[in-house]
Amino acid sequence: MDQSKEQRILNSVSYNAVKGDPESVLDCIDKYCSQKEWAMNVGDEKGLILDNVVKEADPTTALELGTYCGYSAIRIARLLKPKAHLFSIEFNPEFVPIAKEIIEIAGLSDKVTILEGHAQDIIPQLKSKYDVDTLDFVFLDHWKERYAPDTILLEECGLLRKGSILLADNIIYPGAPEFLEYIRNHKRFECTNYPSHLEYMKVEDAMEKAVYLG
Ligand SMILES: CCCNc1ncnc2c1ncn2[C@@H]1O[C@H](/C=C/CNC(=O)c2cc(-c3ccc(F)cc3)cc(O)c2O)[C@H](C)[C@H]1O
Ligand SMILES: [Mg+2]
Repeated sequence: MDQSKEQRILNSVSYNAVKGDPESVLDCIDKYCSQKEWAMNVGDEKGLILDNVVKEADPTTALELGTYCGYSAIRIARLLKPKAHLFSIEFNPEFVPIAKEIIEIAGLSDKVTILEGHAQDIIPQLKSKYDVDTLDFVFLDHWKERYAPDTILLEECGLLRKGSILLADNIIYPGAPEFLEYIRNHKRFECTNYPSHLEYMKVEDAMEKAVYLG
């Protein structure tokens, strides 16, 4: 059985990246996906926006919806202060071991816990099973039509506090119209749009930041 694209990305990282160096892992993935095979990592351009919002949030507890290969988990975790932690939810069993290995190569396994399953099933367990109080930062990058329902679920589960920062990828392409409609019309969110480009392409895209006002 020939390898998947995600396995080829792991091979490239395993062969080319410097062990324990997150930047070299990110550079390796960006190089591979811009030169060899496109993949839906947030990428280097939108990655800078992600970096800046994570620095602004300076989270103790962060959540990511949609681990995929672990690229954005590495971007986030490399910026976390000591004792801070990132939970990343991924439901495709094929991607979980690949992401774990890539995060291990980056030397960030202690900062990231990948939770395998559907976000809508795991979010309600975060407090009881994973000892989460509230979330300081949430990165949404899973199925786009799940952004809105899972944001509502986060609020309903009491996981958002005054000042919690949400950041959503792909506002323009593939787009998340229901989420945008919901978050911009919901009085308890303060929204900011960050125009950018689709990863590794000249196509317009954008990210949306939403600060929960409590
Ligand atoms: C129902 C379960 C929901 N709950 C879930 N619970 C847990 N994990 C979930 C859930 N739903 C999905 N996931 C996981 O998250 C990941 C999915 C990510 C999805 N991302 C896109 O579709 C996208 C497309 C393009 C794109 C742009 C241009 C193109 F031409 C083509 C594609 C670009 C982008 O930046 C994109 O992020 C991962 C693959 C998938 O297993
Ligand atoms: Mg994305």
